[in-house]
Amino acid sequence: MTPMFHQFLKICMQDFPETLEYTNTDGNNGTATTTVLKREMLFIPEGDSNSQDNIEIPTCVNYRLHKSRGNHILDSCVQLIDEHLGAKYRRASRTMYGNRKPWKANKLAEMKSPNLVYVSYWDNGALAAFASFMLTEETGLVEGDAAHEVSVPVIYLYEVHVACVHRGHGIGRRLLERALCEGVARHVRCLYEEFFGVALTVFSDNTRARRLYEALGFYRAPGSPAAGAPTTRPTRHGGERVVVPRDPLYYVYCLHMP
Ligand SMILES: CC(=O)SCCNC(=O)CCNC(=O)[C@H](O)C(C)(C)COP(=O)(O)OP(=O)(O)OC[C@H]1O[C@@H](n2cnc3c(N)ncnc32)[C@H](O)[C@@H]1OP(=O)(O)O
Repeated sequence: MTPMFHQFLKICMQDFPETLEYTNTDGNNGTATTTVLKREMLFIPEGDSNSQDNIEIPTCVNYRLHKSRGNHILDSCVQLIDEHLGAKYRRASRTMYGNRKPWKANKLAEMKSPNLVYVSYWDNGALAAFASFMLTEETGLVEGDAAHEVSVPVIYLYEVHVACVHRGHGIGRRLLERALCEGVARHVRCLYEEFFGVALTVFSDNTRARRLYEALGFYRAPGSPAAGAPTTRPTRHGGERVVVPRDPLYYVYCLHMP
C-alpha cells in the first residue's frame, strides 16, 4: 500500500461520519422516528492476500484479508445497483464493457479494481446507502485541453446509491457534498498541488442524479460525450426537417476545486 493511499484512507475515515441520522415525522399523528445508519468501510488493495503491503486498517475492511465480509458488502452493493439501474446496465453493458458477459459480472469485476474505497451505511444489517470512489488520474477534464490528453489527479466517484426507503432525507447530498467534496476532496487538495477535484460518469437519462450533481456545482467535463448539434435534412416535398441527435449513453461530470 502506498503512503498516499494510506493517507487517503485516513482522510476518508475522518470525513465520512460513523453514523448518519435522519428523522421522519408521521403526517397522521405527528410521531417522530429517528433512523440511525451505521458506517462500514471497505477498500480493495493492490496485490494478493500474501502481499506484504496487505495491512490491517482498523475500522476499514481490507478486501484481500477479509474476503467473506468484503464479498458480502460488494454483493449487497451490486444488488442495490441492480434495483436502481439494473435495466439500464442490461441495455448498455455490451457498449460500455465491450463484451457479451452479463452486466453484473462486468460490474463486479470493475468493483474489485485496486484502490477503490467503499463507504457503506447499514440499517440493522440491510444496506441503506453507499458511495465508492478512487483517487486516480483522469483525462478530458481540463478546459482548453482540446485533445483531452492532460491527465490530472482526481477523486473518481464510481457509484452513489441510497436505497429507496431512505431517499429524500438528504443522505445523497450529505455523502457527496459534505463528506466527499467539502471533506475528502478539500483535504486531498491540501496534499496535492495539481489535484483537480471530483469526477463521475452518469447515464444521460438519470435526471434525478444529474440534478443533484448540478446542484452541487458539477458540470459536464470538456471531454464528456455530448449530443451533436441539431441538423436539418431536406424532406421529399422540398421542405426541411430538423433532426435532433439522441443524447449519448452517459455524461462525464466534474467539479473543479482550484
Ligand atoms: C456516479 C453515479 O453513481 S451515477 C448514479 C447515481 N445513483 C443513482 O441513480 C441510484 C438511484 N438514486 C439514488 O440512489 C438517489 O436518488 C440519489 C443518490 C441520486 C440521491 O439520494 P437522496 O438521499 O435521495 O438525495 P437527497 O435526499 O440528498 O436529495 C438530493 C436532491 O435530490 C432531489 N430529490 C430528493 N427527493 C426527491 C424526489 N422524491 N423526487 C425528485 N427529486 C428528489 C432534490 O432536488 C434534492 O435536492 P435538495 O437537497 O436541494 O433538496
